[in-house]
Amino acid sequence: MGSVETLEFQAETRQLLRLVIHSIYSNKDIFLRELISNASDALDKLRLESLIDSGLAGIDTADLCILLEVDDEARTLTVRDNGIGMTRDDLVELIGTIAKSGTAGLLEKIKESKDAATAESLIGQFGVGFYSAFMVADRVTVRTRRVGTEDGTQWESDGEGTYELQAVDGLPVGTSVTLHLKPADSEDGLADYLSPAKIRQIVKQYSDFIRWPIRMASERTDSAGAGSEGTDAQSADPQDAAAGGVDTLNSMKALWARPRSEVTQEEYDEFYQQISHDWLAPAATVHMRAEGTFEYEALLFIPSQAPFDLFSRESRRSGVQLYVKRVFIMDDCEALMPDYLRFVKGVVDAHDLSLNVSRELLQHDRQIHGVRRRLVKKVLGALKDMQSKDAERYAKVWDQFGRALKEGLLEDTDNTEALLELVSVASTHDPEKTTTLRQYVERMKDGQDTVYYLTGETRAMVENSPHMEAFTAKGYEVLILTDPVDEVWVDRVPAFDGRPLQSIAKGQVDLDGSDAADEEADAEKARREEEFAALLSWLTTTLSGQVKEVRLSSRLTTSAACIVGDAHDVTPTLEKMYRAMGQELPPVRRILELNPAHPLVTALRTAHDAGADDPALAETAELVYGGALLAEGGDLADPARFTRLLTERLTRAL
Ligand SMILES: Nc1ncnc2c1ncn2[C@@H]1O[C@H](COP(=O)(O)OP(=O)(O)OP(=O)(O)O)[C@@H](O)[C@H]1O
Repeated sequence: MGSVETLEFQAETRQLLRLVIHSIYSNKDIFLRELISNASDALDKLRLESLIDSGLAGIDTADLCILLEVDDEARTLTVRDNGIGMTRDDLVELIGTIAKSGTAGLLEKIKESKDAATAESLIGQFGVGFYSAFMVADRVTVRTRRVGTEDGTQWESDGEGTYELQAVDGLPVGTSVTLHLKPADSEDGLADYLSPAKIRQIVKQYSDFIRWPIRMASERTDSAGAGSEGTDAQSADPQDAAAGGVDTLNSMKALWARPRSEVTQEEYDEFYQQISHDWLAPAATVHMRAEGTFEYEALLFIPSQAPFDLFSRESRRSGVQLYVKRVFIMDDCEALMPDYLRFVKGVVDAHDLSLNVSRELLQHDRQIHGVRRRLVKKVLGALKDMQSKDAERYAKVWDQFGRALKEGLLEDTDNTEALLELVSVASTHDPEKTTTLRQYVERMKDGQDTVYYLTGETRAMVENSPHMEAFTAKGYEVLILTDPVDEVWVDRVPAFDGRPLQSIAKGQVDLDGSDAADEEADAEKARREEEFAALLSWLTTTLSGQVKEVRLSSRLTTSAACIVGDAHDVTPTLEKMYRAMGQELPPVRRILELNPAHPLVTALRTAHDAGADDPALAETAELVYGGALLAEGGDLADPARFTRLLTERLTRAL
């Protein structure tokens, strides 16, 4: 053995370890699932290397397996694999540090969480992986040798601040993780992890579908003695009988390859939990088999809860694994799922691909494009299905993944219609419940052919916006869009089911229609236009620095004025977003609309008729414009000046 080197855990790792050791996590059993899953990944990697890398072609992969060893006297449980192994540097990099982005923020949230359940669900999202060993062990020893190297390394730690590294000779290729178990403590959820019965139960529950045999020395002492659960009928390893008392604990069935009718929902859920490390059941399952020229099976899941880093730029990863004829090829296969569906987890097993296939090749493969198109349709179909059959569940899923799906409206024009059917938004129809566009259309008034919406920062701001007045007065429903991404997709999507989408803060609105019965109204309108023409043209000139036009409004009932955009103008929220992102935009000059029935507006006209050169009149114009800007949540260019003008007016009026 070489000399001992002591290293410190990275600060974030230390924090995570402290949380894992000293808190809360009630389901301690999952440590074994995590270690077995790491071992299984290591076996996958070795097999793949042996198949594609001639340098390792001689490696014997005939008996890749995971071995669980119990030592009652030493009170240790060891998870051993003969997989790819790690070098010393791998150990430092992979076990000593956490590379996930957003870790610091999440740790902060966990620390601040008020109750154990919240903290637990946050940790659950995080996936504690290897560190979960410290939930059940007060010391962990890893011994490992990377395939193709001669040097073995031992890593040891009590999970506190540091770990020790030491070179070790004569290790076999692969990794063993030895847990020096804490005493069993049922109050703390610590079972007796030396008990073969307990180990079998955990493996069956969490790791049954692992594709490699998970073996344990049989505890059969005589033909019918204690531990006869060792005769588990599920045992699938033919070597069992001959191996002199070694049992295979898992069934190793590739779930996706079995016919749907033979798989229970429970099996699907467990499989999902294994591949995702989630502890909740998935919200939906898609299992399909494609036959014909390009055969594949796919088993996909829509989770119930979004991962904490769903919107983190750095950790955008697809959740789909690619297999070729049962051989694991890669995680995060982005060629199989578009970015906006990155939350979908699962497995695609393609029969006719080369094991050597690279990400590059996949990105350009025509057949893979076809698979992806089909999978997207299936996933969107599953969501639609959930929406119609289980609205409550769908609402939760939309709450978690709606924002990601809305990204699809920008990225995936092939599926615009399907995505629009899924959109759920707030509306003036119901203060609590959201609506779909389909439901909106079904409620549209006779003669209404447009879907009206208004974007803004909050529901209250949108509801109280002056633009809403005529719509409220006339009983038209308006969609309330407050998610920043809404600003973007509504611009890209011209219509839903043939009905144009229109912002009530843009362009002209004509809620009165133009039927013959309204001829009178039209005449009235023309008369007003005439009456106000001089005022409007004077205002347009006076406010030309701020607006491009001043006109009469048909959308106001109680406010004096509001600001609207032209049909293709950038909205103020979007303008703010662009500027916040550092993008230069030419100043957007919008349109000031006046309510001709409002006393302020009529008084303004009278004053203007009496003499347009009174400087006080220009100040009034400025105040009217500023007030309209504030009402829609906009920012004044010169708030101090606005306040001064207003104060002067108030003082004079008192
Ligand atoms: N038995 C093992 N053999 C080889 N490498 C391993 C083994 N266990 C862990 N590793 C390496 O250490 C890394 C970190 O493991 P850890 O369990 O903390 O996270 P993970 O498996 O990457 O993530 P997660 O558990 O969330 O899926 C692994 O990605 C792997 O590269």
